[in-house]
Amino acid sequence: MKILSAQQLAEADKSTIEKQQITSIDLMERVATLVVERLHARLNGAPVPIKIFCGIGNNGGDGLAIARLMIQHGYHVTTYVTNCSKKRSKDFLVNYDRIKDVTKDWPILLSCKEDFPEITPKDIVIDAVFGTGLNRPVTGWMADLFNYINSVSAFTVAIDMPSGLYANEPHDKQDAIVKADHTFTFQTPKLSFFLPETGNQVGTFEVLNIGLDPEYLMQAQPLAQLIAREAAQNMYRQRDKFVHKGNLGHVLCMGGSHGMMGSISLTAGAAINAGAGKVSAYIPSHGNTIVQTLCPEVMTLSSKGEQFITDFEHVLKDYVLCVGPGMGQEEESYSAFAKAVHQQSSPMIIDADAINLLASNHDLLEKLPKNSILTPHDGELKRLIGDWKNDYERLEKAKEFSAKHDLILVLKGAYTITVAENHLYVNDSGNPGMATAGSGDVLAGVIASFVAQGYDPLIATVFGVHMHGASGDLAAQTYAHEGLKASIISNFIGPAILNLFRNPENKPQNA
Ligand SMILES: NC(=O)C1=CN([C@@H]2O[C@H](COP(=O)(O)OP(=O)(O)OC[C@H]3O[C@@H](n4cnc5c(N)ncnc54)[C@H](O)[C@@H]3O)[C@@H](O)[C@H]2O)[C@@H](O)CC1
Ligand SMILES: Nc1ncnc2c1ncn2[C@@H]1O[C@H](COP(=O)(O)OP(=O)(O)O)[C@@H](O)[C@H]1O
Ligand SMILES: [K+]
Repeated sequence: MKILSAQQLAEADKSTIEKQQITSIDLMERVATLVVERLHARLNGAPVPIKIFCGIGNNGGDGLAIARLMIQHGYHVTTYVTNCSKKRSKDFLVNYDRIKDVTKDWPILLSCKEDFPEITPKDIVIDAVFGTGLNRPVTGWMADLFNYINSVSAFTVAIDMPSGLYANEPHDKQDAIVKADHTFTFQTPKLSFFLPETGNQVGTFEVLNIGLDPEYLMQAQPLAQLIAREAAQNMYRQRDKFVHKGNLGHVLCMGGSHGMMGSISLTAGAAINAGAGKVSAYIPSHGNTIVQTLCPEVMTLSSKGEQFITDFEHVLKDYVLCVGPGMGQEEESYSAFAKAVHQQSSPMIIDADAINLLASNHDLLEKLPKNSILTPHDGELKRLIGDWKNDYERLEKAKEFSAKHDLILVLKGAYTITVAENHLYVNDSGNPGMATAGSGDVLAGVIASFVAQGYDPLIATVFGVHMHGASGDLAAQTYAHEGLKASIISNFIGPAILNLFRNPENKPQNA
């Protein structure tokens, strides 16, 4: 699914109105009808007090139309209008007038802090103050209103976006933004939903297809692609009937050091679990028994160094190198890594300590085979591309780095983002249970496994990231977030592949 900018969505609205020969007020009614259908399905006529806060633009217009339809369904609705300016939008005014048809209670105008109504935790708050039209930070009593809404633990539903949030622009830390429990967003999700500084304001979200012009949507260059289940299904490659292990690639996992042998064992185990034909581990010699005991399917090759890797001889013929987990940053390990890089001409997967080593040696960066994949967490990323002022600068710097060095970057976290030159792929699987030591080691092994099996490096990465998250989601249904650990995520890769085709999607986004 494409993630479009606020500007593109406004153009899509315009194009829809022209091509479908409808008015903007028809589109607003379509939006409100879809939202009310969803709300009604969940509330089922419950006599809960619903407080709808409307702005004076089209987001407010949506809010007024929702209020009217909810009143018609018999709900207890009180409607408020944040009367911050005289510049009310045309469609706001039409819906301001239409609400008269269903109630004698005219919307209550709010103009200062003293006008705020009491909100209790038993209320449902619907936030329709600002949507994609927000163009400056919210200040004064309006900011107070958002902070007040946030201070009461009433269930809060945002219309299109939590008010105060920009769709695709950075925020200042002190900006007032409504914190929603659930967001109904229209046509495409917004980039800010997926970024660490703002994503928490959105709660769970649903994308409602409001039927915007398909031609416009098709040709629009997205800010990013959201990789959900359907995209992953299309990337999956079924095995040939007469396949043998020799066709399914050989992953060589290089890493491990004294006290960190679990790391490279997890990587190698995950490469096996994700389907590579053969997996070997290049490790310090004292780790031999550990790796072979933990992963009987994995062959080992030992470096001369006992405690850490000290050398790298031309050990195998054709392999996909996955290097870094648990490797440490000893000078000799660095030389061995450099030697391994010089011997490789096909894309490799670089994680953890190997990324740290690269960050301090940019010459080696230039030697990496094109389309190699780096999987940094934010600490490693900072060493690689320098610090950033906000989430958007992080993405811009990552794009620049990827384009300059012909590398694929995986920015790990909630909603891991794969960066390939100017393109961003936002992953929608995974959960907070995956914030556990070693889950990144598993990810590196999964991606390497798909590269070895012949997936194009970018597809192996995007698909690998998705399946890693999907394994965590499936495992969490049995183990909860707290009980998840890296080896369990790894063991759920097979079940997650089965699940990709078996069960309908039932996980709410951002849950
Ligand atoms: N009419 C249509 O065709 C459709 C409109 N839609 C809704 O329209 C929204 C966008 O509507 P608008 O473009 O009118 O924008 P908004 O309703 O988000 O807000 C725009 C108004 O707020 C003012 N404003 C912006 N930042 C402010 C600030 N910080 N403090 C005070 N005032 C501020 C602007 O000057 C303008 O008057 C979408 O998010 C969606 O909810 C959807 O219903 C889709 C269809
Ligand atoms: N809150 C979260 N939601 C979803 N995925 C997460 C979350 N926190 C961490 N993860 C995932 O877990 C993995 C953690 O990797 P990393 O930080 O390298 O761990 P380690 O170094 O211990 O292996 C990444 O794939 C990341 O996307
Ligand atoms: K809103």
